[in-house]
Amino acid sequence: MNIVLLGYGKMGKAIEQIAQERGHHIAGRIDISNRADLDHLADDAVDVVIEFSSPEAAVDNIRYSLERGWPVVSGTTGWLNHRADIEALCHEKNGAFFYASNYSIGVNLFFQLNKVLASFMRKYPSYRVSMTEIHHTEKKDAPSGTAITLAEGIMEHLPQKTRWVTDTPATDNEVAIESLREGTVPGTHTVRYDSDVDRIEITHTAHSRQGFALGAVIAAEWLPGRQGLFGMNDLLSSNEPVNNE
Ligand SMILES: NC(=O)C1=CN([C@@H]2O[C@H](COP(=O)(O)OP(=O)(O)OC[C@H]3O[C@@H](n4cnc5c(N)ncnc54)[C@H](O)[C@@H]3O)[C@@H](O)[C@H]2O)C=CC1
Ligand SMILES: O=C(O)C1=N[C@H](C(=O)O)C[C@H](O)C1
Repeated sequence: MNIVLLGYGKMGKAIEQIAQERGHHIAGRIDISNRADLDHLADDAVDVVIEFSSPEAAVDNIRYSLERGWPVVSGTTGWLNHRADIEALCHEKNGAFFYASNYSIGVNLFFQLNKVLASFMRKYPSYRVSMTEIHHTEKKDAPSGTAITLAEGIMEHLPQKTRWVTDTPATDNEVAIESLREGTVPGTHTVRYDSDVDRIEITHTAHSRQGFALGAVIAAEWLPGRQGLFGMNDLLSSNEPVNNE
């Protein structure tokens, strides 16, 4: 496949390595410095765009790609207040748009575990739920997209929780998210339930960016030929075999 990397920072480079190992051709490495080069790529020279840029750049990047008729896999976080506009454009253009706040297979298993745990805890309101996410100091957005997805999973199963907040103490209706920025941490997410006598805690720790990058390349292999809006649940529940080695 011919892949354009839209955003060529830490994730763009990790994705490039895995995509090449899996036999794909990188048709463009686009960063803030050479963004105009996109205009010189022929429409049919691109099978899929993988977009990992910044919260400020993502909407324009995705819009541009959909307008060119290119399927887009995006992992950029911190722009989802514009998600409805992008989804409407995707439908208008009969395009293909794949989004995940986290492409790691392990995190997507963790999302399921988080929902199961929340459904168990529904009967035990004396447990107070909270979350901590830890990332490297270069991360621009807080809380992480993954933490927001976890909070949404909790709210789906604990009806008394109606919103997530970043200030503490949280009220009985809120899920508190604490964001810490430390060194080069690739991404650690902990969900905990505290009572006066004990604590139940689940944690996902990424050891590197490899899991995120592999998941994004798998999504990029899956998307071309499809039309509409997709996420990791569509990919993981698809009947087609997934080569995640
Ligand atoms: N969904 C997932 O699994 C993951 C998502 N992310 C998200 O991906 C995004 C990127 O993360 P990193 O690569 O670590 O950041 P980074 O800061 O290392 O790289 C971002 C790159 O985007 C470029 N960029 C900025 N404006 C641009 C524009 N207008 N057009 C093209 N490129 C532009 C920057 O020059 C930079 O090189 C962040 O939002 C992060 O939260 C990161 C890891 C996993
Ligand atoms: O910025 C990062 O690095 C990461 N961002 C994503 C997020 O905001 O959830 C995914 C991963 O945790 C790494």
